[in-house]
Amino acid sequence: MLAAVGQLCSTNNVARNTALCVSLIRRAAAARCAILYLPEAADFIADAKEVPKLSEPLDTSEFVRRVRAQAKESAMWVGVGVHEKATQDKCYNTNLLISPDGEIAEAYRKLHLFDVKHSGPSGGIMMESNTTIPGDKLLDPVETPIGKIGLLTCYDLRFPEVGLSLRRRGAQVLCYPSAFTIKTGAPHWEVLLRARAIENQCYVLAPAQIGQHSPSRQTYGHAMIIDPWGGVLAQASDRPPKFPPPDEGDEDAGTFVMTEVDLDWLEQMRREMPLWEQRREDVYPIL
Ligand SMILES: O=C(O)CNC(=O)[C@H](CS)NC(=O)CCC(=O)C(=O)O
Repeated sequence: MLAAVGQLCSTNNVARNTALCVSLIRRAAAARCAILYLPEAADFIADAKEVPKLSEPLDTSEFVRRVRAQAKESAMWVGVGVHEKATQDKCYNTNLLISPDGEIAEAYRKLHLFDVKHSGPSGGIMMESNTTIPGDKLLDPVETPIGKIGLLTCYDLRFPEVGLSLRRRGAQVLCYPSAFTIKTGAPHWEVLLRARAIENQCYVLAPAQIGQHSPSRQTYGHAMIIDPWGGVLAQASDRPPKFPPPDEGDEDAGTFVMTEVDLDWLEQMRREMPLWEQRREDVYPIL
């Protein structure tokens, strides 16, 4: 079974981002992938003040409708991060897993919001909670042809507890659709992804936003797929597309990378190194 992760540079033009995601789904299906995971905020990346007017509830979002329709037409699983309207001025940061019949199998609302204050010359303030309400639950992993997928998002990657909890609930694959900053991505992105794969003995799908989204927003890219032994099996180009994107002919600006998923190998690895049987519940709490 082939799994793919997407990489693109979403802007505040939702129609453009929709066409890009639909094109990526078609191309991944043509490559015979069983699933394509698209990044966090694939519907748009915009300044905080634009977020309320661009966010939509899942059932009226044209972006979600088109992605679901293409998943169905391509008969492929699709994961994608969107802004789900919650109130007049706030949204949830939602990771959708869509089944090949176009239905939303699961919708996970990001638990940990990216509120940070970096000091120093390349510093800056990011306050996701200005626009976003955190979710309040972890979901059971979803059974798919590439294994049971546990849903998380971006900054959740820094909290090993949620990965461990999903592994305990049966996850064989962890997904982290992301939009990492360049400052944190360079030192932390790959290290954290590989650590989560190794400690949980899971495949890790890490779709990513890349490049210049607006004059004030830039992301790190480096979408990748990690195997349960910690190896980087696939990694997307680190060359960001041009900003601003051209008015036309931009549908192929996104990219994806794919790899084979081998669940027999994963289960063998877990038998040979039975971490979950060796935990010391008598000494520390078990997640
Ligand atoms: O909603 C949007 O506009 C897109 N969402 C994001 O960019 C989110 C919230 S601001 N980014 C992260 O969580 C980065 C985490 C990160 O970079 C780290 O953990 O170091």
